[in-house]
Amino acid sequence: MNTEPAVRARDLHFAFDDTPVLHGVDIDLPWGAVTAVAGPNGAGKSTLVEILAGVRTPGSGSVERADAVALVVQRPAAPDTLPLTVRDVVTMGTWDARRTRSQRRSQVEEALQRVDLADLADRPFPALSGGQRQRALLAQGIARQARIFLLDEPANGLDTASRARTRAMLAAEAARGAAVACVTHDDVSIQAADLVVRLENGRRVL
Ligand SMILES: Nc1ncnc2c1ncn2[C@@H]1O[C@H](COP(=O)(O)OP(=O)(O)OP(=O)(O)O)[C@@H](O)[C@H]1O
Repeated sequence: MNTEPAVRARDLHFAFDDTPVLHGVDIDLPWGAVTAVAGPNGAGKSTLVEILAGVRTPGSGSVERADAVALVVQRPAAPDTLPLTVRDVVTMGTWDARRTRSQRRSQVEEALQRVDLADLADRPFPALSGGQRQRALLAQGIARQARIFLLDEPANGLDTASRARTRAMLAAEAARGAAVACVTHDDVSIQAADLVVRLENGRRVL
């Protein structure tokens, strides 16, 4: 087992204009574990995860990532007219030069099965529920062979069953050795996580 963390962030500071949001946050995400990122609204959880994913640059501090990151955002925007199927969205994860067409195809089908969306593969992506979209993006990351999964779960809008499914899938990816972090407001998800990080007012309190 690799004892170096998948993601190591130190002394992260971030502000939106003049509003400070993170004040010196340290975090390690280990391989093979689900880390829940908890805390009240506005604590800075989404901002932290975006910085860990590399889609936001911290004002100061460092982030080291040992592998490719799949970021599953709160509400993937998808115009109703977007002519993309679920399979297309997952296939985008394979758009690098290193794979043959048949490798691509089998990786996409495997990823769809791992998130339990094989039956919906030909549906238009915008027709999916929030939880299904989340799983489609997770499958895109699986197809991309990302080993680090960062999820920003919405505070509301996902039902209990949908949360439970996502939770089971994240646990399965962690059991395969991936590093997983999930922003969550859900007590069941927090209790089910291997590790819990808690932010309050931009500082780690746990
Ligand atoms: N684009 C933005 N411009 C200005 N301020 C922002 C922006 N996005 C977030 N903020 C502010 O930064 C702070 C942290 O926001 P963030 O979304 O990281 O918190 P959070 O813990 O994820 O909250 P929630 O649980 O409600 O999703 C909040 O005070 C928020 O209002």
